[in-house]
Amino acid sequence: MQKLIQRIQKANSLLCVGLDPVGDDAYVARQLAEVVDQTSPFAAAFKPNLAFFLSRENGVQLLRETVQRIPQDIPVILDGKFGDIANTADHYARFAYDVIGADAVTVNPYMGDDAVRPFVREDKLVFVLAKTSNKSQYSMQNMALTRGGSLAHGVAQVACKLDSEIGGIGLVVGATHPEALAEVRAICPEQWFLVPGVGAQGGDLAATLRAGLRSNGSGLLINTSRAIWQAEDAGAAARELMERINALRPVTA
Ligand SMILES: O=c1ccn([C@@H]2O[C@H](COP(=O)(O)O)[C@@H](O)[C@H]2O)c(=O)[nH]1
Repeated sequence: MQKLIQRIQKANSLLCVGLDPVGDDAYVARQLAEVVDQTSPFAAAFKPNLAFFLSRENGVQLLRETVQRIPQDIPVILDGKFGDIANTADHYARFAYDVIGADAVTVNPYMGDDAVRPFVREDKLVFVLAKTSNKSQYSMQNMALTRGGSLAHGVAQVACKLDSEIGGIGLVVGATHPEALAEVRAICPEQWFLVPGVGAQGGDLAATLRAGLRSNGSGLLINTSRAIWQAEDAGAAARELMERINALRPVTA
């Protein structure tokens, strides 16, 4: 958390650069290095998506090398959407933190808090999927709870409670439904949200920031992956998005 806050202040950025590498091996190795180097000045964090690495031979090695290339002061969120019983989750946590060197992970909380707790370490951050950006999420996440509210609201409540108990918990909330983002922000006023869905998925940046920013102009990490990977100039694309975000948020001291 400290590393994230320091980086956000240093770079004056809420941009999370997603790394979802596609292409042949030679291209991917070259492009990963270029995207990391060119976007680093504008990145509050990087988010490699595990699936895009595991689908390649030597993908774990490529992921390690990519993480090692990222400047030390920029947090790395390994987007693995992990979710299993505690003793298995413990092995996923060791993989993410000790093998790969990630600072944070994404976790699917469907199996309950024992799927989340093994990822909590003093210097790590766990982003729990609460309201995802994909179209069909509503069939699960809009389900009404008997005590009122939706499943997404329930997950947000559990995540905030867990954060107040053990710390280090943030939430994943998509940019594709800002009204739902505002609802989750009302439930979790202080937590960090990782927000995918701006760029290729068409999320409305201004509406997202209005709905999700804390009053101090922070609390969101806005992720974009394909829009940077596919850009002719990744650095320029990252800078442009960072500046658009900053133009839409209150200036902080
Ligand atoms: O709700 C979610 C959770 C995770 N993702 C991931 O974020 C990126 C988005 O990529 P774009 O190219 O910017 O659309 C990708 O890795 C997803 O798996 C998400 O989109 N929504």
